[in-house]
Amino acid sequence: MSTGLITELNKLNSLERVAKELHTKVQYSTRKELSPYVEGDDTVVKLLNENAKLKHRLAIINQAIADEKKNMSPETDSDNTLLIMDHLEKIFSAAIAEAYPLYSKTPVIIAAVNNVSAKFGDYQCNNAMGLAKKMKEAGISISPRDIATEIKRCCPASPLIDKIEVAGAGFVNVFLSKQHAVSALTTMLRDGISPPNVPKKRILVDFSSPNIAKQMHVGHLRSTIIGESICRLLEFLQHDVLRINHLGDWGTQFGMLIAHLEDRFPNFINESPPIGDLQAFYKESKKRFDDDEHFKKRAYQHVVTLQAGDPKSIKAWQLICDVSRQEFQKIYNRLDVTIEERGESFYQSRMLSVVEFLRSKNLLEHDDGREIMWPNVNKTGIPLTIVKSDGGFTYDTSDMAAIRHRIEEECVNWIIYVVDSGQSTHFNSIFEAAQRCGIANPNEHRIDHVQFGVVLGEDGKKFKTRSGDTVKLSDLLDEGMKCSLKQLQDRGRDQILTPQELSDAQESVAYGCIKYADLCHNRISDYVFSFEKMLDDRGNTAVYLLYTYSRICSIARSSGEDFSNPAKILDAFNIVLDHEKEWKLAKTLLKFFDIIIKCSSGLYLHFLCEFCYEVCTAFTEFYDSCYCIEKDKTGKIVKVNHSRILLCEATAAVLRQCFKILGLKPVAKI
Ligand SMILES: NC(=[NH2+])NCCC[C@H](N)C(=O)O
Repeated sequence: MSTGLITELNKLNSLERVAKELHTKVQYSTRKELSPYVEGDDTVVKLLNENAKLKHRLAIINQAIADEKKNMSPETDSDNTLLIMDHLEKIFSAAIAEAYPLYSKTPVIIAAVNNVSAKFGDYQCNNAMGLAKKMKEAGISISPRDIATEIKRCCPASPLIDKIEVAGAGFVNVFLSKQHAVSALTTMLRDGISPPNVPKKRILVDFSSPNIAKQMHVGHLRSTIIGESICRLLEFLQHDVLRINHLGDWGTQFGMLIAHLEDRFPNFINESPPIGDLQAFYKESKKRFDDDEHFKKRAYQHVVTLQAGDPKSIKAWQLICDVSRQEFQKIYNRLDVTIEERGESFYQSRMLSVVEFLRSKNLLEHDDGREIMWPNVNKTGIPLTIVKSDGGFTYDTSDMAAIRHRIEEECVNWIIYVVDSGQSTHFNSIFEAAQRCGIANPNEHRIDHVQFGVVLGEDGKKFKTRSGDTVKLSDLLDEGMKCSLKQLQDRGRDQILTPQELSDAQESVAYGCIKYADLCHNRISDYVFSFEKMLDDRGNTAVYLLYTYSRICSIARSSGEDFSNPAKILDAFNIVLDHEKEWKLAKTLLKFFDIIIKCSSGLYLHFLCEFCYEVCTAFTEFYDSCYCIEKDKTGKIVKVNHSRILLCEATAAVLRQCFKILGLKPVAKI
């Protein structure tokens, strides 16, 4: 990297720090005074603009650095040998280009061989058949087998590959090199598990996002669990991730809540009102709103006073928000979720300006008193309602303001919305509209709606309590804690573990199984919520994984030697992969890096869950047939197989990294 660029980067980094401080100050002051009313405050607006400019410059420099780095490191960047799939794709792409230059653009097809028999190798390139067909169409007749042989001949040498063989009708089978696997595992044990190298992005993940004064329901739970894991995955890949809670804290429902608060607790300004049960409070005010015309009128007036920044209404609004906020935070603490609140209210001033922006571009049309915007020129789909007939804004308006803020002020190049599939029409329209008006550019910004299906009860119907109410999340988590304790007691663990160990295990199992049950299915499908299934210790469940993990930990512990620093052991012993099951476990572990890339490209976490299960199964097979510690009849240790225990430690390290991403807290004793 040129020194000029580095100096520039340092300068920008310090500017970025100043910008951040200013930004925090701005946020703090706007939160205190409330964002809608900073419009007239020149200093704040200036700071905001200055901040946006700095960030924009920083983003450009970062991109330049990333480009330069890419140019400096050759394709065979040593880090990239961690990505077996990627590496093989490059090898075969080069081979096809050399063997058949006319077909050099053919997409390479590589498949991992799923261990039916070792004789088919570990990976397979399946391009020969397709190429033969294409050539035949062009009048050239070569058999797929001959093509496969030619591809094999042209494969550049690689440290990852032991041998390549042509088999059957024209498959090219790749056998991985043991020597390479040993060195990759050794590095993992010595230096820890480092992430595969990918171009870094600034990413905003919009997740959880419950609504004030309403129950946070299982849909929000899914968004919270999936969103948190996506953040963890992207942070592991060293992206710059903003975790945002797009709280529903603004809108007409506040009118009736404030009017009701005023009636029930006239002294709320001086004396904190006892509205701990916001649900009941919400229901009461809704009933009055529906039954009493006079009350309804007052509620509407309060929407206006709130949006105009009347201090008393703001105070009431804040009191109500605080009650919900505390409830949400309790759930986040229990589930170990980190998220920054930036609710719809944050965008009030930006809604005003996005409306102006769209108007100035002539993109708003009058329709029955409303102002609407078609997401595309052909006017297909459903138009967005940008301004209601009473002049108010909608969910569409706040999302247009939010996407603009994210791209233009936060300078992100990837936005991820973790919201249920039911909102896909809304998001498609927002994404299209953002492109149409020039906010988003598909070449620069990646925008994903990470959708997910609904949670079903064991009866296959929408998840509800017996009485048909929405399930309270805190009750659900309590129930999980109860079930997991019962399971541990049934196994007699309460007799063996210390009270602290038991309570750690209880929490690990309870929250782990709830998260894992959600993450281990393809998120698009609906899933059935069942504690019984989640707590099953056979099959692909958190319980099975956690038990296997603790079994792995116990091996080193019972060897009587200290394996806490594997690097030290590696100075004296090598990893050996002679036994078929040792080799299989090693190859499974090395798939980790490819899996991480696969998960992050489509934002699917079930691949990582399936991988954990595959690791645990491969481990169990290995452990069933390979002694790690040999004892004599009296139980005295006669031999410790250091290589195998190192393999156990590598397995534990890989699982730990996966668990971290999936939000499971492993315990050494369970
Ligand atoms: N930018 C967004 N619209 N994020 C999702 C918000 C979800 C919304 N509060 C709901 O509960 O349905």
